[in-house]
Amino acid sequence: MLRVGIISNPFAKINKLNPEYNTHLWYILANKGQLEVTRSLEQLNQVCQEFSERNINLVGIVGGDGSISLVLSAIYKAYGAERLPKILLLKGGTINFLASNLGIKNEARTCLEDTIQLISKKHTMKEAILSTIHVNGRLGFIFANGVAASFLEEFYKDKTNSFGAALKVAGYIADGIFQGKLNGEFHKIVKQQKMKIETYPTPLYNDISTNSQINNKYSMILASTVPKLPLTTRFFKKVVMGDNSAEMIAISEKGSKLLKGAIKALSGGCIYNLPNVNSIKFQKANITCEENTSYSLDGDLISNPDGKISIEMGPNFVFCSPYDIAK
Ligand SMILES: Nc1ncnc2c1ncn2[C@@H]1O[C@H](COP(=O)(O)OP(=O)(O)OP(=O)(O)O)[C@@H](O)[C@H]1O
Repeated sequence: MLRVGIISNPFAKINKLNPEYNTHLWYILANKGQLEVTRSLEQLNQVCQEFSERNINLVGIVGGDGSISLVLSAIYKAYGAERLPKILLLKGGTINFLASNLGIKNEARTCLEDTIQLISKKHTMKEAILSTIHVNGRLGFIFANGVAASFLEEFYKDKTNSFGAALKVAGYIADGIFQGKLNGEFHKIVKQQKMKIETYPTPLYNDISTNSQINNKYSMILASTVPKLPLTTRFFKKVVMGDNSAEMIAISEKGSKLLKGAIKALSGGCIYNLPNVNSIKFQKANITCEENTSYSLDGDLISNPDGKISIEMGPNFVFCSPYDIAK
């Protein structure tokens, strides 16, 4: 039997836009489960502990990608690896790339209504297993540093939505096309830095050209257990969902070549054909950076003063949906 618990992030976009949103969810849920609005990480940990003690086995998360990453980390801490609950995504953030990877289009309210209907009729929900990465102690699905972290630093100065992000990317690209003559933003954001990368079980350096082996300057490292990046179709083409491994894409390309590659990849093309791009499937990685040491996990910008990043495989989670799941 499914015992439903829902955790809502009051700071996620959907709740900020409509302070009554959780009341609507509470009405929809009625006596079919428990809804908790957590206002701090401490409360989030307490609620997950309580859910674990009450054997709640389907946890709904209301929020966006950052909320999902934090809630899954708290669930893992409270439940342990062996008896993790199933997860229901109740979409309510700005970008929602995880929901998009699973093909979930409806926002939280509709999705909860459809879920409750299925549960009431004792119908089964669709399921998909996703592996997580454990980055410096936090669970998530997409890691990015270098140019991506610099871009996010800019984006968070006036965070809007996917459209706002796309406009901003377009602005940087336009400046890049005009070789920095529009506003100089491109070169401020798009630069390389030295990084040391170790991947296990297969070293990244095995399959790259001699030229790249001595070049340990990178524009960006990406790692993911899901195929789609925000604003793209399938970007990580080697990802197999739920296979306990992640794909890393290390990009040493710079300037106009990086720009062309990014435009190609963002419009559905393949980034692997660029000479200074290397990709590998891995289960553990250590990255050391010297300059911009911040990184992004699931769209959250994380400051990391010592520059050391450890990526290990986290647990697999079963995601449920009342809709067909993209695989
Ligand atoms: N379940 C939660 N309970 C309390 N605080 C949370 C929870 N989830 C995230 N937060 C905090 O809420 C703030 C906003 O979260 P975040 O930006 O990650 O939201 P999001 O899910 O990505 O949604 P949006 O895209 O609208 O920002 C952050 O400070 C984060 O630490």
